[in-house]
Amino acid sequence: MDLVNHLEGRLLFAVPKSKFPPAAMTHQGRLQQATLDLLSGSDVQFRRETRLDIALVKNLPIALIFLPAADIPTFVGEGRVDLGITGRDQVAEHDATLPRGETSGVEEIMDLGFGGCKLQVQVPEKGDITEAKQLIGRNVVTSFTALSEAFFSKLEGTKDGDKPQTKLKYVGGSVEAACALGVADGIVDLVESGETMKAAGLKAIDTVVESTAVLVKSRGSNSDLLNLITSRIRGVITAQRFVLCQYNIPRAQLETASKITPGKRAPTITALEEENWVAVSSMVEKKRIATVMDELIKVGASDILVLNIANSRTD
Ligand SMILES: Nc1ncnc2c1ncn2[C@@H]1O[C@H](COP(=O)(O)OP(=O)(O)OP(=O)(O)O)[C@@H](O)[C@H]1O
Ligand SMILES: O=P(O)(O)OC[C@H]1O[C@H](OP(=O)(O)OP(=O)(O)O)[C@H](O)[C@@H]1O
Ligand SMILES: [Mg+2]
Repeated sequence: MDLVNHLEGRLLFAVPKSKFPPAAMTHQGRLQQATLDLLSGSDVQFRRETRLDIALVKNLPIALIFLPAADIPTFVGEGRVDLGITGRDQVAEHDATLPRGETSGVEEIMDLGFGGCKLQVQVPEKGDITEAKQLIGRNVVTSFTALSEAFFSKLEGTKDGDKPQTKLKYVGGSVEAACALGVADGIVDLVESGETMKAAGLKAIDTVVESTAVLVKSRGSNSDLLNLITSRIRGVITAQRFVLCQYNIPRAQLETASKITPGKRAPTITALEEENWVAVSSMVEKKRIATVMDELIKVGASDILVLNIANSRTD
């Protein structure tokens, strides 16, 4: 089947594609895997034929286009695809390449919470460089040349539009090898756990940007289907971020407890058979739940239950 001829009338959605085959994925393809989980939670059903970068969605007029994360802002920005998922760092890099005054064609719809990392300036651990300033005029290797250029221009105080003295060279991957190979005095590369940096004998001395994965749309793209898919994705992301916290509390303590669990809009309060007691149910951010439970106990709550949310629609 010639898939390209079946794209007509479909919403085009760019999904990050891993350089590695699924069998080789350990921590590789993290953006692709998290995106596929998100699509499955949003009931976007498709089958991707091996080696094909286009997949037609069976139950919605959508086509998924698998593209490298770094290329997605270009396709979205030029309006070739309507929606996309990529790193905020990639969007920032794309925007930094635009001529001054030109508005980006890429519009962020929402933060997706996964793919967290920092783009950092790194130098050999054992060397004498401890500040980014010491790299001025020297060789720096990166996959993010536009963001690095902006970073060093600012550091050097160069006039608007002028190139920095720092010599920036582009490489597409394995950036961390550049110092050991003598190609660079420093690099600008992504750090998450810091393992790659440590293994390469490097240390971070500054941060260019922090990033997480984002859902983006082409400026001007708008349709009921785009809003529907956005709302489904938001529901899944909210469900992943929150848990439902239920507890019983004496009515006299309700006001204090409600401050601890204000919920997304407001907590749900139900009367209990036992006089002067109420049951409260409220959404709480997962990362805060342990502290919230500690505080609830302190103000007299009992029977605290925490439930996972399979899906949600709160907007
Ligand atoms: N180690 C990491 N931890 C978290 N997020 C990362 C990490 N490396 C990259 N990212 C995020 O993923 C985006 C894409 O990175 P990259 O192009 O390396 O794809 P990937 O998801 O790592 O897939 P692969 O390397 O398998 O092709 C980056 O721009 C960044 O936003
Ligand atoms: O701090 P860490 O947890 O070690 O993660 C950082 C590493 O992850 C990314 O590379 P990736 O493994 O995706 O390989 P790639 O450069 O081939 O994309 C990134 O470019 C760093 O090298
Ligand atoms: Mg990678």
